[in-house]
Amino acid sequence: MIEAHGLAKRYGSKTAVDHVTFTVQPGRVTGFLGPNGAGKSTTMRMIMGLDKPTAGTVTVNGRPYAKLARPLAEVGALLEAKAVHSGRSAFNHLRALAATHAIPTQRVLDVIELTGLESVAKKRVGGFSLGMGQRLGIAAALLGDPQTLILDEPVNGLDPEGVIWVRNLAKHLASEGRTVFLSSHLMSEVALTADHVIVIGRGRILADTSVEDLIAASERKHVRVRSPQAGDLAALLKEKDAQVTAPEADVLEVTGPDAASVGELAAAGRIVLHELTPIQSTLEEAYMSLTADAVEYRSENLSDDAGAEPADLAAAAVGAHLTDPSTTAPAAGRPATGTAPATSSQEVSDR
Ligand SMILES: Nc1ncnc2c1ncn2[C@@H]1O[C@H](COP(=O)(O)OP(=O)(O)OP(=O)(O)O)[C@@H](O)[C@H]1O
Repeated sequence: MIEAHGLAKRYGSKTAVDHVTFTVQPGRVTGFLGPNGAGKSTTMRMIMGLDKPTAGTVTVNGRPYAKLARPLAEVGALLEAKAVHSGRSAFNHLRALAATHAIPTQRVLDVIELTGLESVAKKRVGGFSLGMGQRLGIAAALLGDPQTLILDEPVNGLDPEGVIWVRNLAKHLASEGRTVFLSSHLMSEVALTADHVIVIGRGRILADTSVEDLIAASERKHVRVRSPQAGDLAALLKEKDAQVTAPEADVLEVTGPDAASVGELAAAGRIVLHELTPIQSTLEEAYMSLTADAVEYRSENLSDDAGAEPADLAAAAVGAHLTDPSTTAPAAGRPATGTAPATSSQEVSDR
């Protein structure tokens, strides 16, 4: 178990992590989600004793990292791929690490096999691709057979097969009762891998919830109606206890009844409709709306004309509010029809 209490880190005037409190439980995969610069890596480095907190505490199995008797056997981390001696072979790198903890060579061979590195184990690490470097980093994290795994952006640079492999490995390790804490900036990836998610933005926790609850909350949807008699329709709907807002003079957003019921009510009241659209936002949209104010580096929006729909926006056909409305802007909506299927792992790995 990982426990952080009031954990904070400042670099000069920059607050990277702002007094966060959370628990990462064993037996499940916890996703640590946030945009670039949100504070994920800094938090993970503090867990691993690589950065000193400005305030607060963080423990692994009840102790600060520095107090762990056999750290490699208690917590394994992939923090920065390629943070290895580039002249060494993968095998020698792992064997050197193992020697510091009296881990037998057989375990080195086991993790090489587990991470699919057999064919390149004798090659210099300096020539490794990003994906091979990620696999080597995961092999090193697994070396001590630790109860707790911390993986910073583990699917970065992996090909589709590698992405699925990491996903299954994380789930498998959690099913063995281990604590698995895995960061990503992609909601679609976390939704597929994690049971629980902690969302961070500008160093603060924005949500700490199960993926199941997140998806259930996301399934709330509404109906968009355009009518020259919007006022009359709104009155009829309110009589039926529907929640109605009017974002434009002739447009209503209706929560409660489905599109068919709204249409039938309008017909019964002889009300003309110009549009009747069921709206369901995606999980990714809900996440983007949640972190909208917390994005440090923002790129220009591409216009719809360019046909450029971010792949991860189309990932899960669910979405809505995630947490405390005071910290959350309303989730952007989109028509439920024509929602694209789940993001392919190639798209995930390319991002
Ligand atoms: N050593 C450092 N010195 C100064 N600022 C730093 C340092 N490390 C991180 N930061 C800043 O702290 C903030 C949090 O960075 P961090 O790397 O933890 O974010 P992140 O969520 O891991 O982002 P990414 O997904 O881009 O890796 C950023 O604004 C970053 O620029």
